[in-house]
Amino acid sequence: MAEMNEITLHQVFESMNCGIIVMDRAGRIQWVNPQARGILKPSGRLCPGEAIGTHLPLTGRLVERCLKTGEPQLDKHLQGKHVDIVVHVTCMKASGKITGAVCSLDKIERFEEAASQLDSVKRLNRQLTAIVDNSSDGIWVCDGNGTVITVNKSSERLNGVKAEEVIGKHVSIMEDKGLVDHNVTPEVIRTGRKISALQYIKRTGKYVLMTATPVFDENGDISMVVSNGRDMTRLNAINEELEQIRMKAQKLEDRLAEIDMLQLKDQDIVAENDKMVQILRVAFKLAKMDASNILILGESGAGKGMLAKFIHKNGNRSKKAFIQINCAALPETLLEAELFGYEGGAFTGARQKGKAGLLELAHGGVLFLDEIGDMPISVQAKLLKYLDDHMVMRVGGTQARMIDCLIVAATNHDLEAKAKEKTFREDLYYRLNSFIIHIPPLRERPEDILKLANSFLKKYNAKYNLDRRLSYRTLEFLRSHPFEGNVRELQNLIRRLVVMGEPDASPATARDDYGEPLPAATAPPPVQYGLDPAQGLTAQLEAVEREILRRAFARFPSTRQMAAQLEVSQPTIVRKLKKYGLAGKDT
Ligand SMILES: Nc1ncnc2c1ncn2[C@@H]1O[C@H](COP(=O)(O)OP(=O)(O)OP(=O)(O)O)[C@@H](O)[C@H]1O
Repeated sequence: MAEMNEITLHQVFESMNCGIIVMDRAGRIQWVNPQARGILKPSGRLCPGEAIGTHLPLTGRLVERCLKTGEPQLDKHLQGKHVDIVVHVTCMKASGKITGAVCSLDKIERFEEAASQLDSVKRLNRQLTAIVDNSSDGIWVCDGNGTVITVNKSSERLNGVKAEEVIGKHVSIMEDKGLVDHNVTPEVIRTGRKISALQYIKRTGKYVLMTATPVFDENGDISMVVSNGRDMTRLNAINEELEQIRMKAQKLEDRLAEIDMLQLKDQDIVAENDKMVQILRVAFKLAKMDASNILILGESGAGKGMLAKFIHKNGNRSKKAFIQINCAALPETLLEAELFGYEGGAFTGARQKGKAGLLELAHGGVLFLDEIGDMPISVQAKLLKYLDDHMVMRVGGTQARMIDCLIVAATNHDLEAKAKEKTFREDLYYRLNSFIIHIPPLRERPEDILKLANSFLKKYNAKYNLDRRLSYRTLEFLRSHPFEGNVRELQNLIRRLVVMGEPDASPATARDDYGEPLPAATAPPPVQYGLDPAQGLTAQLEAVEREILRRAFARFPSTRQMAAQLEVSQPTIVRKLKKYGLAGKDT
């Protein structure tokens, strides 16, 4: 205290950072500190000694007002010719009376500098507030003790709280109020680690993924915990929407497949049976995928070759070759030479120039290996090598060539059983069975029989330039008897019926074309004229006429032939067929 008493007012004023001028009751300068002299120097005023007892025009009016009213004049900007300052003028009082004034002043630049710093801080603050407030994620900021400092708008929405409810309170208030099932901030403060957890917000029923991150100060202490909350409810909804879109896309894909299938109807393949339709669908997809090593299984004549052609036709190799070889038809060495080709002089009887193998010829296209179950083991080994590296070396050759062809194989053997009993290479079997298609025999798909019969009828009528129809008897036979043969037998039967005409080519005489002879065709059922004595003559006559027409309709392939048989004109036949609902035949 004693030391303090020794400090004079002089010393205080002279050490101050701003200019100080003391005036008496009349506003005359009594004392000036060096800083005030420095600030006002450019104006040429306040030279040491000169100024005392004079008025300072620049501050004159402010000093006058202050002395008159006793009101302090603060933060006044005064601009002279040579100086630009900010001034505060306050009164000195003694016993309640104004005794003089003190004027503190500073250069405007110092204020401007501070103000501009303040401006940029304010701008930064505004930007940060805008970022935090406009973030779609919820943001909570707590201090190092867990006291809530900031809560943004999204967080208010997510948590169903108002910022003022929680700011200044400890973050545990959320748990205490039962608003959230658990809070990670205290744990972050305890462990100093970033923590993420799924939170259930009871008030809003939302699931929020919270990530709380510690912010450390220069001493390594946690100064803040910034928690980011993402609304998973929305993400879940988006996921569900995505799932629905996926399902829609799947439906569209299925629809496209349906359209593709409709296009298939234009192709020569018959598939009424559900399994067969499914098989075509799969084959179609495989073709579009350019899938190789497809194995088609099925009894002889079930349609394996036809399916292989279908795959070729519907794939992107359709413009390239489709080459077929029956592996059971050639002896071992010949088959090898056929498949892989040979160089000139490779063996006795070999062509001078050598020959390209079927694999080479099928480059870019499809090679169909029919009856692969009968392929000799040595050739199987070579085929396996090709499937592994796609390189083909001609017999007797020294240079392998890269060949790209899609392999489709078929067999009526149980290849798996053959692999087990070592009559077929197991490794080749596994290489070939990437995609297996099993075609059921025709007897297991009776829905296809009549459709196939009609399709073959059309084909052979066109081929032999005939106009045959299947008789009622044949149709009835095919409809009502199990057909033991496969598609090839049915095809042969229809060809025979078309070529030979009926009745000689009836199914009953077609036994050569079947594995087993066909049972005798059933006789057409006795005519039921539907005579009803209770009806009038016209109705009864019409019943008889309808039955005659129905039989003729089943028997003759064209209305012209019906007309000739029944000895009426063709238009009459057409008209009557329409009348009795039998229309549909050519006119
Ligand atoms: N679904 C079908 N639609 C139309 N024609 C078919 C159908 N299935 C088979 N065919 C025809 O039947 C005949 C026999 O079929 P394919 O030669 O494909 O049988 P496969 O199973 O390969 O016989 P194999 O084992 O004796 O070689 C062919 O003329 C084929 O075009």
